[in-house]
Amino acid sequence: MADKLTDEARDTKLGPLMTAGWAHDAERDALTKTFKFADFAEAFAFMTRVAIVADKMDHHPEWFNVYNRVEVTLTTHDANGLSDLDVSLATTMDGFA
Ligand SMILES: C[C@H](O)[C@H](O)[C@H]1CNC2=NC(N)=NC(=O)C2=N1
Repeated sequence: MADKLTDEARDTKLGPLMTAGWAHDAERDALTKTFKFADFAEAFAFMTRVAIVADKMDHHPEWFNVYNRVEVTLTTHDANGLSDLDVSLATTMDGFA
């Protein structure tokens, strides 16, 4: 099971994600970001690519899609907050977007 991020890890790992447009939902201890694409096909292609990686990681996003918009929430349910898996999946998503 993934461990919740320590304060030290948060200091180093969350900063770059905030710069990349992620926000921290303190109530849920989650990362959130809204991705926008040209159209539905591109949004769904992004989700498909992410889904394959997420399933291999056994770490799954909470997300909501309407047309060209994908709203993402990342948190580790087993840890009741953020873990390295969320940082890794967020970075993967940014790479695909
Ligand atoms: C049994 C299975 O490994 C767990 O339920 C996995 C699946 N995907 C998961 N995804 C996320 N985001 N958090 C988890 O704790 C989690 N746990």
